Amino acid sequence: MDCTQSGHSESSASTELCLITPTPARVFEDVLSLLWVTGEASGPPAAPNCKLPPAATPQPQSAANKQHVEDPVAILQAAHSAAAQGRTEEQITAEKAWYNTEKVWLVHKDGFSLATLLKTEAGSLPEGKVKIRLESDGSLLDVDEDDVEKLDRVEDLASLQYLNESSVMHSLRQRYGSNLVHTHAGPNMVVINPISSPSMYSEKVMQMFKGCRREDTAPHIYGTAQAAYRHLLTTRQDQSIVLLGKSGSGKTTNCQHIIQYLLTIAGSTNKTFSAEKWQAVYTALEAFGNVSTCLNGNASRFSHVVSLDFDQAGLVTSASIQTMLLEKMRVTRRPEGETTFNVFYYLIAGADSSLRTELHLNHFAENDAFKITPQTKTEEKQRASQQFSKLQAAMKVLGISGDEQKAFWLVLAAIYHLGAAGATKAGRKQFARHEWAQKAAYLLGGTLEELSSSIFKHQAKGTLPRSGSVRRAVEEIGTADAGSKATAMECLEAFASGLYSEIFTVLISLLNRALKSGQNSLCSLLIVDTPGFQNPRLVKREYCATFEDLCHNYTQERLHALFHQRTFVHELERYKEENIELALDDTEPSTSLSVSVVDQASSQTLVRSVRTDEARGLLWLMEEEGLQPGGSEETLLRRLFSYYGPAEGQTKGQTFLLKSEKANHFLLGHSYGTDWVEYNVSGWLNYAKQIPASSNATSVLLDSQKKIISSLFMSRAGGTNVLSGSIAGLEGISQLSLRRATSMRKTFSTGMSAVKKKSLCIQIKLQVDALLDMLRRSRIHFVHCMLPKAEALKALGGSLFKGGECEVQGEPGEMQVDVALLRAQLRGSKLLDALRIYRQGYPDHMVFSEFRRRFDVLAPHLTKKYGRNYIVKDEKRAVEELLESLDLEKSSYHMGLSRLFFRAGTLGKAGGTER
Ligand SMILES: Nc1ncnc2c1ncn2[C@@H]1O[C@H](COP(=O)(O)OP(=O)(O)OP(=O)(O)O)[C@@H](O)[C@H]1O
Repeated sequence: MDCTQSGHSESSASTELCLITPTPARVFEDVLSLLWVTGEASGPPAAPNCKLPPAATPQPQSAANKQHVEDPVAILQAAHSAAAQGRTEEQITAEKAWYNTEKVWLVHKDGFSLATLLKTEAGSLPEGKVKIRLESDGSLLDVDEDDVEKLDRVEDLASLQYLNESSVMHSLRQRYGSNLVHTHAGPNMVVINPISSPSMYSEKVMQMFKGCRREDTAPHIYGTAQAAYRHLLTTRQDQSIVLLGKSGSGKTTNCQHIIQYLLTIAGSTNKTFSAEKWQAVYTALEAFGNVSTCLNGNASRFSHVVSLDFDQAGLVTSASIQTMLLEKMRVTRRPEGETTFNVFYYLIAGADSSLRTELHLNHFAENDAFKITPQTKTEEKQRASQQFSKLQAAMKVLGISGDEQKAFWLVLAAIYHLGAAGATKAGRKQFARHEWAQKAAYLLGGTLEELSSSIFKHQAKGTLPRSGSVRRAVEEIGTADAGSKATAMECLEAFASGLYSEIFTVLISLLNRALKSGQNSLCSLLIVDTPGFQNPRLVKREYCATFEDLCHNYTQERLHALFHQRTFVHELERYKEENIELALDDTEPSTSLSVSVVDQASSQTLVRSVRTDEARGLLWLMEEEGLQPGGSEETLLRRLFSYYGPAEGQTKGQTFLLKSEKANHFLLGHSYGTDWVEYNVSGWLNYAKQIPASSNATSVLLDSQKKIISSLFMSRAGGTNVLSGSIAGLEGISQLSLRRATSMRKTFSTGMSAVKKKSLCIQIKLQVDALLDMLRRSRIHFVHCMLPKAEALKALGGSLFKGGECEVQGEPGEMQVDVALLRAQLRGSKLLDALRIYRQGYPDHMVFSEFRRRFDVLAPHLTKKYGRNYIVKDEKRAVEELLESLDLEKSSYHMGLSRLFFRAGTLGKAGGTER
C-alpha cells in the first residue's frame, strides 16, 4: 500500500515512514500479503506508481520488438507495461506454444545458438546425444546432451523457468537489445552499461519509484536505491549499496544516480545536500581523481564511500565522503597512451592569463619527466578549458574560497615544474634542470635548497609520528635505507606523488566541510564505488597490468567475495545452524584463490623482513623483499610461485597463478579464473619502500612561506602529518554519527588507525579489510554493472574530458553485447550461485517471536485464548499453532530452530524481513 493511497500528504520521508510504522493499517497490509500468498485474496493493492509482478512473456527477439523510445517516461512506461499489462488470449496461446516447442541453447566455444530440440526414436542416437535444429540456418545436428540448455525470458532472473547460464544470458541480451539495461537478479540488480545515454534518469522517473517496493517496479537503479532506503526506514538498520564490475561498466554513473535519487526522494533537513552541491562534489572528484585509461576515457583511480545519514523522519541530515587507494603514482608514471589526473589538463588549458603568468605556465618544457603533455588539438583544449571553468564554479558552490583554490593551483603547477626539472640519472642526486626546479620552489613557497634537500636527502623531515617501539625503529632505518638506495628520479617521483596525495586529501576534507552538519542521525546508507577490474588485454594493449591495477583488481575481488559470502555461503551456514537441509542443483561453493595469492597472511605476526617457508601472499612478500638486503623482484616471483604456483602440468582452470613467457611477468586468474591478467612486476619493490621524499612533501606544504598554502594544509591536517596515499576524509565522519553506539563507520575509522601503523603494501590489505568490516555491519544491496562489449571501451578510451557527460557511441539503438565477455562477467560474479540459493532456499526469515507479534491479529481465537501480548514458553509451538490457523501453503515456509524461513517472494509484499 502506498501512502498516497491512504490520503497522506506529508513530506516524502514521512510518507515513507507511514509504510513502516507498525500501525493497524501496516499489520493489515502484512495480513493481506499473506492472504495473497495463500490465494485467498487477489493480491495486495499496489501503489499507483507501481505494477504487480510481471508474467513472463517469452518471445524471441526481433527487430520489431526492440523499443527505441527516447522519452524517459515512455521508456519506463514501456518497461512497466511490457511486463505489467494483462496478456491477451493470443499471447497466452503463443506462450504455451513457446513452452511446448523445446527451444534450447546449444552452448559452444563462441557463445550459444538458439535451436529446437527434436524428438527422436528410442535408440536411434548414441547414449548422451540429442538431435537439434539450429534456428539460424535450419541445420540438423547430433550434439552432447550436456551442451544443450533450456531457455526462457523474464525481468527478474530469479523467476526464470530454467535457471541456467544460457537462459540468464539470453534474458540479459534480449532486455539489453530492447534498451532495458536493468534486470533484477533476486534481491540484486544487474545493469549493463548502455554506453549511450538512453535518458532513463530524471526526476519524473524518480517519482515513479517513490514509495514502491522492489517487487512492484520494473528493474531500475532507482529501484535499488528505493529498496535500500525502504529497508533503512523499516528496520532502522544501516544499509549499503555496493557497485561491482569491470572498469567502464558504469559503477560511478550508477552511484551518482543512486545519490540523486535518495536526495530527491528522501529530502534533507536543510539545503546542505542540494542536488547542485552533489553535482559539484562529483565535478571535483572527477577532476582530481579521474584519468583516461585504455579501458575508460573517464576512469576513477580511487575508491570512495559516500555516507548519507538519516534522521528519525527519514530525512538526510548529514553526509560525508571517505576515499582510499588513490593511485598517486599516476602523477609521475603511467602506461603509454594513458593520462594523468584530469585536473592537470584542465588547469593548463583553462587558467586565465594572469593565473597562467603567476603559475609560470606560459611556456612548457621540452623535456618533462612526468610527461604531463598539454593538449594540442584545439577541440581538446577547449573542452579542458570548459572543464576548468566548471571545476572553479563547482569549488565555489562547495564554499572553497579563492585563496584555497589558488593553493591547489600553486601545488599542481609546482608538480608540473618538478617534472620539467627532472632528476639526474647518475652521480649526485639533484635536479636535472634547475631553472624549472626554481619555479617549483617559488610556487611552493620555499627556496631551491630547501626543496632539493626535501627531495634528495635521505632523512624524513621530522613530521612522522615517533614512538619508542622496536618495530618503529626498524621501519625508520628501513626508510632511511630506502631513501639512500632510491635513485634521484625515484625520490623526485615520490615527492611529486606525495604532494598530489596531500592535495587530494585536503580536497576531500574540504568536500566534507561543505557537507557537514551538526544534526543527529539515526542510521546511515553507504554507497561504495571502487575502480573496476583492469585488464589491458581486454582492449588488446601490448603492455601488462601494473601494481596499481593489481590493487584495484584485488579490491574488486574482495567485494565480489563479500557478495558470494553474503548471498551464498552465509545462507548455507544459516540453514545448517537451523537444521534445514537444502540440496542445491549444480552448485559447488567456491572461493577465489587469486585473493589468497595476493593477501594471505602468515600465521606469525612478526615475520616482517624475515624470509620463512610459510606461504604468504604477494603483498607480504613484497614487503619482505623490499626491506630485505638483496631482495629483488626475481626472488619475489620465485617465492610466490613456490607457494602458489601450478603443480606439474596444471593449466588455466586448474590453477590461479601461471608463469608468463616474459621475465618478471606472471598471470593471475581473477574472478575464479574467468579474467586472466598478466602483470609486470618490474619496479614493484619500490612500493614497499617508504622513500622519505614522499612524507617530506607534507612538511614542505606545512612549512610553506606562502600563507595560503601552509594555512590550508595546517587547518585540514590539524597540524599533524596526514598519511599520504592512504585514506582521506575520516574527519568527515561526523562526531554525532560516530557517537552512535552502532555506527558502522566507527569500525572504519578504528580499522584505519591500525592501517597507519603498517607499511605501504600491507596498508592496501588493511584498508580493504576496514572497508569490508564496515560493510558487514550493514545490510548490503549489490549492483552488478556489466560491460556489453570491449569495443565500446575503446571508443570511450579515446574521448578524454567528457567530464562525466555521456556521448552517444555508435548507432543509436545498436544495443549489442559481446557474448563471451558478458558470460565471463556472469561467471566471475557468481550470480548464478546466488540466484539458485535464493530460489531453492528460504531467503526471508523471521525469529518466531517477531512473526507471532506481527501476525497474531490473523488468529483472533489465539489472542483471545492467550490474551494480547501474551508471553509463551514455547515460541516454536505457538508459531506452529498460528501457522495452522493461517492455513499457509506448506511449501512456502520452513520451521527452523529459532526462526521461520520463507521462500522468495512469500514475504516480499510484507517487507521488513531480516535477510
Ligand atoms: N547508466 C548509464 N547511462 C548512460 N551512460 C552510461 C551509464 N553508465 C555508464 N555510462 C557511460 O559509460 C562510461 C563509463 O562509466 P563509468 O565511468 O561510470 O564506469 P566505471 O565502472 O565507474 O569505470 P571505472 O571503474 O573505470 O571508474 C560513462 O562515462 C558513461 O559515458
